[in-house]
Order: sequence, then C-alpha cells, then structure tokens
Amino acid sequence: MKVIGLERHLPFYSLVATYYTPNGEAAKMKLTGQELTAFEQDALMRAWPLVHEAVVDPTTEPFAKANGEPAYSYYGKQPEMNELMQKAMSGVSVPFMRSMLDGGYDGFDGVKRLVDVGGSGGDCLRMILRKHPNVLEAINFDLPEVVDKAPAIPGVTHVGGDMFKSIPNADAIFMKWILTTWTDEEVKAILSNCYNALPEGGKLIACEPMLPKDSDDSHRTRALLEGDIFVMTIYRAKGKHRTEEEFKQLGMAVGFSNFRALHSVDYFHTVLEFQK
Ligand SMILES: C[S@@+](CC[C@H](N)C(=O)[O-])C[C@H]1O[C@@H](n2cnc3c(N)ncnc32)[C@H](O)[C@@H]1O
Repeated sequence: MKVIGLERHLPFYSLVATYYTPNGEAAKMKLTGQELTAFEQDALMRAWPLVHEAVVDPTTEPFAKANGEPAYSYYGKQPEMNELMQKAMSGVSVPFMRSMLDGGYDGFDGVKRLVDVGGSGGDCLRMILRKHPNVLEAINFDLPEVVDKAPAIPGVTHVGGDMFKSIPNADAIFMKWILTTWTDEEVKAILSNCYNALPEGGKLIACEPMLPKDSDDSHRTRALLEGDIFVMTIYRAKGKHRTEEEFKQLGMAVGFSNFRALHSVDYFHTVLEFQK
C-alpha cells in the first residue's frame, strides 16, 4: 500500500491518511486519539505562534523558546509524553514499513545483524524481522529514556545510547525520520558514526522525506514543504528537509562510496542507501 496524502478535517480529531493498494483500491487509515494528541499537545501548541521568529532568525528554536528546552529532552523527562511520542511514531511508521516490506524492497536481503538508529519503541525492527528471518540479531538503538519504555519484542535487543557518540556495529544500519531534524554538521556526525559501525561493503538505509529539486504545486511537494515547517516548529529550526543531492553530498563527505535513492517505495519518504 502507498500513502498518497494526508487530509486534515476540522475538528482536529479526524486526520485521515489515504492509501492505495497495488491494484488501485483506496483504503483509509485514521490517525486519531493518542497519535493526534501527540501532535496537538500543549507544548507544541505553545511553539506554533513563534514559528515566524525562526523564519526571521534561524537561531531561534520555537519549541525550546516556548518550553524552556529542546523537544527530545523535554519529552524524555516526561514519562507520559515519552510514551505518547512512541505511540505517535508507531502510528506513522507501521504503514510506511508495510509499504516498504510488501513492496519488494530488497535492501535487507542477506543482512544478519541490523541496528535501527533512533528506533523508538522498536516497531520497524519487529516488522523487518517478521519479513526477513535472515536477520539474526536486531538492535533497537535510541536514547536511554526511550528504550526504557520500549516493549519487549522477540529477537530485538533494546540498547540505550547517543548516536552522536557511537552506534553499535552491524552489517547494515536502518534509520527512519532521523536526519531531517538535524543540521548538516550534526547529520555528518551521525553519518560518520554509522560509517564507523559498518564493515566494508556494509550499508546504511535511511528513510527520510526528500524535497524535489524544483518546487511545484503538487500535493506531494506541498506536503513535504509543510513537513519542513512542522520540523522547524516541533523539533528545531535548524533541522530541514533536504534534496537528493544534499543527502548524497553529506554521505560522500563522511566517506560513503556509493549512494542511491529509491523514490517509489513510499509517497512521503524516500529510501536512501549509503554504501561503505
Ligand atoms: C522522529 S523520531 C523517529 C522514530 C522512528 N525512527 C520512527 O520513524 O518511527 C526520532 C527518534 O530519534 C531518537 N533520538 C533523538 N536523539 C537521539 C540520540 N542522540 N541518539 C539516539 N536516538 C536519538 C528519538 O528518541 C526518537 O525516537
């Protein structure tokens, strides 16, 4: 199935994702209740009115200014919000992973040890393991306070740490919706730690929203640009959506020798492969 769009209806509690099955039948998924609460909660609502300040001065962080600290540390200190964010992430990731795994993506073939960097509650790994029994060791790597709340998943080891310090070794590294929230220098630090954790020929599979080279008024471009504003508000003004060339250059800068971008896996995310 493919996500073809997000429709927002008032009141807020009826955000609907529309999917098409391979034979063209439309199916809908509703993001309601807990998932939406994460996006509508007070801390975020306080940040939205400050977005214009970040446009005028990119050093301003709306979320940090409104709430006294950046989003990840803010959520990490509040167990309820931490849990809610994991549920929200899961609500977005499960349909994406279904689309990736059922769509014939072959990047996990032959992988024995796989790490998901910033894997939140571990849903992506759970789904990858179900489809790829060749993966014998799966490590869900996230901040300690996040993995503390992650549910036990057969075959998955939760490891707490900081991707800016080091990343566990693996044949392949997976990450979804990670690079977008960081600056170019920070992305290079994350990619460099991935590079160091991989053997020769190993690969990083990163799934990120990607901006088209030229802007247009298509639904997809508008959704991607809207996502850019969302990142600017909820996470950091310094994070940003990037083009294929920008991702490629960041990977090459830390030593990856091969790069490819697969656009047909999902409507919103592109699958980026960086090979060592
Ligand atoms: C936008 S969420 C994406 C979650 C998951 N990959 C998904 O797509 O559902 C970003 C994740 O990165 C994690 N993260 C943030 N800073 C991190 C760090 N320094 N080291 C490891 N993980 C981090 C967050 O806790 C969060 O789970």
